[in-house]
Amino acid sequence: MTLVEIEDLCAGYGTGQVLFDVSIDIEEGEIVSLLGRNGAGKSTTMRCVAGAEPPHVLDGSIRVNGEDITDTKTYKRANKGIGYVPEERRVWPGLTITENIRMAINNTTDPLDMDRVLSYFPRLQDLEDKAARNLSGGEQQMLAIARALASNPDVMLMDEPSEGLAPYIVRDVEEVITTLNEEEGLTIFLVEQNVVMAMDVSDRHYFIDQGQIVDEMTPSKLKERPEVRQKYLSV
Ligand SMILES: Nc1ncnc2c1ncn2[C@@H]1O[C@H](COP(=O)(O)OP(=O)(O)OP(=O)(O)O)[C@@H](O)[C@H]1O
Repeated sequence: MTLVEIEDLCAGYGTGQVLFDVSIDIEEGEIVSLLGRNGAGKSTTMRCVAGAEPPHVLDGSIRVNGEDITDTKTYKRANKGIGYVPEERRVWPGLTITENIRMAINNTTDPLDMDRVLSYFPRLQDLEDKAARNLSGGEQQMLAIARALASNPDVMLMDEPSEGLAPYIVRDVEEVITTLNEEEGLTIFLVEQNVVMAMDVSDRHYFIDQGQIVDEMTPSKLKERPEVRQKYLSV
């Protein structure tokens, strides 16, 4: 079943258009990444689905679980099966790990319970009572993922989860992504600059350039196509 259907999406900010007829399909259980250079429109695409700081949708539609959510209010999207891990993580700095997760649990109609969420994050279990502001970048990223998981989403949107993290922590993030996909059956839509990481975890990639989807392929195809990496990713 197609879980997320972005169809001919045109969107922008103010008077400027950033996305031009973007179409992306994500099947249930897939990990799909959206790759492209700086400013190509990756985060804008994701924000349209998350409803976060929403860009203006000019045309096209977004369906999740068959339901059109293009105009659904941001605060209602968690109850439509959408979990969002924003680029800046945005954990509540003055709240503890448990309190951050509890906020998500209290704000959704069918959440996961605390123990189940924390079972995927052993490092957070040891730090449960620590304020989020005192966590390392990697721990905050894990907390942002845990908080999104708590709302029991069908699809988790992750905007550059590897950004600013040391390579050994990126490996932990990769492992969490893969485990949640395998054990919770979570569908994942990933925006990444780290192509190696995206190739490690994804089933499929879409490429965006100047607001348009220009290609779509599997990681094994991408391995054989260095010119694609060169053209759209500058690696
Ligand atoms: N809030 C905003 N207001 C106005 N323009 C914006 C805003 N956010 C992004 N843009 C513009 O939209 C275009 C696409 O930006 P977007 O953040 O979607 O790209 P991206 O592919 O995610 O790049 P990056 O990896 O640098 O975040 C850019 O030209 C950017 O300057």
